[in-house]
Amino acid sequence: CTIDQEGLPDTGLDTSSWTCGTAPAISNLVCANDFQFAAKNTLSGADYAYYRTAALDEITYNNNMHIWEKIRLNGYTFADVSNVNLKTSILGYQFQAPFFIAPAAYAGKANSGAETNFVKAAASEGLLYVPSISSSQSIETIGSAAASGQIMFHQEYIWSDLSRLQDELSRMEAAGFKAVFLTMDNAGTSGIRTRYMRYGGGAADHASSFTIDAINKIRSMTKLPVVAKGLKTAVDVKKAADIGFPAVYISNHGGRQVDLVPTAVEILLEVHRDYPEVFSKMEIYCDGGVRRADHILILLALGCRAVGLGRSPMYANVYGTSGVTKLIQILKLELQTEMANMGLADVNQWHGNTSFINTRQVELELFGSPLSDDTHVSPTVIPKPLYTGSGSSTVSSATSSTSSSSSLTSSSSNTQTSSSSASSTTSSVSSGGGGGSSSSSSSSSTTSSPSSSSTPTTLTSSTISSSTSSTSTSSAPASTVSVTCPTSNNTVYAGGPNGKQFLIECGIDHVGGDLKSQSVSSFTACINLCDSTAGCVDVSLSGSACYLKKSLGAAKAAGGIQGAKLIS
Ligand SMILES: Cc1cc2nc3c(=O)[nH]c(=O)nc-3n(C[C@H](O)[C@H](O)[C@H](O)COP(=O)(O)O)c2cc1C
Repeated sequence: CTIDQEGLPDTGLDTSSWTCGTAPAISNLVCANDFQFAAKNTLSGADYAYYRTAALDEITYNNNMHIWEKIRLNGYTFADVSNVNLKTSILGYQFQAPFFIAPAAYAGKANSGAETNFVKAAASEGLLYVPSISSSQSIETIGSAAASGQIMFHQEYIWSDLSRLQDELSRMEAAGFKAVFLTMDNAGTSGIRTRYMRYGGGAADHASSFTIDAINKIRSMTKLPVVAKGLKTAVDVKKAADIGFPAVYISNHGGRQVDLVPTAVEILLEVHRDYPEVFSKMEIYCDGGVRRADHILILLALGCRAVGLGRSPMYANVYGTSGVTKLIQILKLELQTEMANMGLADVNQWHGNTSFINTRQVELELFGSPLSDDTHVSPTVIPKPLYTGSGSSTVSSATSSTSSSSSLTSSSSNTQTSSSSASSTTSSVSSGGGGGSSSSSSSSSTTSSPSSSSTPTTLTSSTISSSTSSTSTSSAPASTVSVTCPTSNNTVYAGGPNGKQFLIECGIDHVGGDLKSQSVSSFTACINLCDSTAGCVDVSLSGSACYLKKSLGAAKAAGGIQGAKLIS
């Protein structure tokens, strides 16, 4: 075995005592990338190559791994992060974390427990698992391994043989899977994967017609909600929204299908630029190169509801269920730590909250100019869990007890079990700050029905959407919504008496144009005053002095000012 760095960050892992062909002690492994080294050390050259391979020169694979280096996180100091919440909903079902085990074929190459190991690890950690249709085990074997109440979705390909497709979709329903991820990034066959081709490679028999008619026909073949997986341009995301997919999954298949296609970050930025309205029409899942908590947070902030892990669980499966469980626990702990240190402790407030990330370098490379004058993607569009699902249970309550048994997660179980109160507190304090609105739904159903993903009341008041005029009219009462800087920066508030939409601009003063000023008790009260004052289009709050503006002067950076401008 040659354990070189493989282009991964050097984190000081010492492999000098490892024996080639033998799994090193799992205690050596402390981050997701460590599992890749361990898998390379343990698996045959062919099996490792199968998991690791990508299309052609693997440029997309490498971009997936390295795009993070171009992004900066904006952490804020003045925040209460004593309670961290990772729980969120995916397609209306509650899970303990905003990441999931993505479909990946042939788990049996790493471990005889194959996909069943993922089912068990996902159950104990409260995660979503989505097995591949090209699994080592059958749909029925995987389905029957589920814990009581465990929610799983299943992946499917668009086979050219429609009767095979129908048969598999029916079996997924019968085996209890709750949704289908329909992968549509590989017309005809799989990508050309040079690294694995040296060991043989394989053919697939995918359909070659992916027209909207063909896709709609497949959607009509199952009662389950179908999610379009493998979208890799903003245009396709928009099309998927237009034809009514409840969710889409932005993915370049880990770089395995086509080389030189963009990363999820780049595709999301294009969606922000061209079709921001889709974020409020459907859920978006993403993946590619996710190995750390900060990668997950970046994708959530860009509008993903949940983030998939492809290769990492496959590598961890060398150790069976315990390896996959440890990987999940590592990422949960990283998430809790990063979120607390960044000053935003509820994962539901990260959704679509671009005030915590600076993607300007990527925007400049991609578009030639930034998407907005400040460093944030603008306008911020806060995705919400629109899809309420039909299910009634959540992933097992076994979660907290299982996770608390490990030293890695003892803190996690603490924080999670207390998150219910944490989230509700947070939502009342700053529900304008991102999808925080959804925190109330996720926290309120620690162990019960998600179908109520029943969020909408609080969601609406903090959600921008050109398509959601209804949203603001059904806003929560103003008294339940409040905005603060910097948490709410770049989000939209519509909780005033008339439901007018204001873009929060922390640290921005639009000079001149004064209408009147008045002393107020809070930033929210200042915006509400503007909402109810004829002719007011902007506010600047300085201390308790709320300045209402009748015209929008030039934007000037002004520390200490809490600004908000009328956008509709
Ligand atoms: C070994 C392997 C097999 C995969 N098999 C499938 C599959 O059967 N269906 C599918 O939709 N995606 C498949 N994928 C893609 C993953 O679902 C996911 O999009 C990708 O791996 C994410 O990138 P990452 O590996 O960098 O996390 C596979 C990925 C790998 C690594």
